Amino acid sequence: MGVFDAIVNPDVVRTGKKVTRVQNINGRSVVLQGHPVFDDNGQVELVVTFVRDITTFHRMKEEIAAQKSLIQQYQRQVSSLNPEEVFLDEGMVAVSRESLEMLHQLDSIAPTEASVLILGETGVGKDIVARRLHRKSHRSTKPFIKVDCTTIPESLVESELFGYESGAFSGAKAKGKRGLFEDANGGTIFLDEIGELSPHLQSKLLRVLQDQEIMRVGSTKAIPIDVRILAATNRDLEKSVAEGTFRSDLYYRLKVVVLHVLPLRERKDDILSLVKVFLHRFNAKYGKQLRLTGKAENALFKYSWPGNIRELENMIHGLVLASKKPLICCADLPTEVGGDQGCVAFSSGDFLSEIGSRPLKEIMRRLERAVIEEALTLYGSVSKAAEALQINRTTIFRKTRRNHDG
Ligand SMILES: Nc1ncnc2c1ncn2[C@@H]1O[C@H](COP(=O)(O)OP(=O)(O)OP(=O)(O)O)[C@@H](O)[C@H]1O
Repeated sequence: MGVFDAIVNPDVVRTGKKVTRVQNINGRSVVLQGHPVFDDNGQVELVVTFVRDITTFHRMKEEIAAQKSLIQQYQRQVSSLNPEEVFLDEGMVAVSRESLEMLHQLDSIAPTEASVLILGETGVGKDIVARRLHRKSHRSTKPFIKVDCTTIPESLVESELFGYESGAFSGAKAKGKRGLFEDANGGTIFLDEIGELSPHLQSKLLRVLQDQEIMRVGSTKAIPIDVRILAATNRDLEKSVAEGTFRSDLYYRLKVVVLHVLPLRERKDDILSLVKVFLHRFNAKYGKQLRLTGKAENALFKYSWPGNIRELENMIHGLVLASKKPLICCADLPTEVGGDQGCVAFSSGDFLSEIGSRPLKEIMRRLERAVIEEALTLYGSVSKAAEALQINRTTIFRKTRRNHDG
């Protein structure tokens, strides 16, 4: 078979314990395991060494891991080609089971008159959901008015929402002005960032909801209005109610129906379809034909997208604008998305073209991390990977920036 350069006997004699070593001989992996045999005085008298050829076992393990990752990749590709894929009129993508469930709920409440409170982190698509609620309602031919409660200055919100009479305040138009509620009459008003509304406006809004009428600033005449209210926030309104910054009566009026729009990291099966849609959109806009490598797609799939769909859309926009070549690979992605995700193909020969031009030190850091990640996958635990790579567990945690309990 060849020459053994890893010997276990001296260590077995010295420690009196079983010693295991892995060694490569002529391209084959061999495990040497030395067992002590003791004499009557408890001294090591003999060492029995077992030699096991684990090459085939290793190869099979590697092959299974490669096949597994290929299958996952294909599954993702197939699901993004699924004929059930929904490209809705609003340009809304809903492919994952979670999104389809939300869509089902959305479409069933849209034709009702219920107020809807849309909850979700920033950039998840609350605006797009509100527009669909309106479009699928009986009010779809009437106006849809969006009010961003954070962009109108506090002093103007009231007159913007409810309008004003002539001479209501200095700077007011002589003829007075209709407010947004009047503009939306017969249709839908969408109050975005409702959690930011001042206590004064919260009570005014509550009155509108209860009485179905508004009063312009500077007037005592009530104007009946018929609007459906949709509201959205990325705040925890329940907490705001508990803290006393949001009126509980208004909260309960608004949350007749609550729609939770999940963050992208909780509906990952939407990611690649969204990527496809955005690539198509920006390619068309800039007359380009950019594509992503499979590994780059993998990195996008793995990333947690704290800024949700807006972050993904802006990133693809930036890539299409900046890229001078038709194929986008991991190296082109922002570091937080692709760079630190072990997005390195060190075994497939295209490592350098994948990682692009970078300082050797950084390349080595990424390579090292990728090797450790691969070992973790291959051996299934930090301890086993540490043993195989002959480094200690702390080094693994440090180099992969994992938690000690992870
Ligand atoms: N399901 C989706 N399919 C395709 N594009 C989407 C989808 N959801 C959101 N987007 C796009 O993502 C971007 C952000 O969406 P949107 O403005 O609706 O988020 P939001 O939750 O209202 O954000 P914010 O909390 O900051 O107001 C928009 O450009 C929107 O078109």
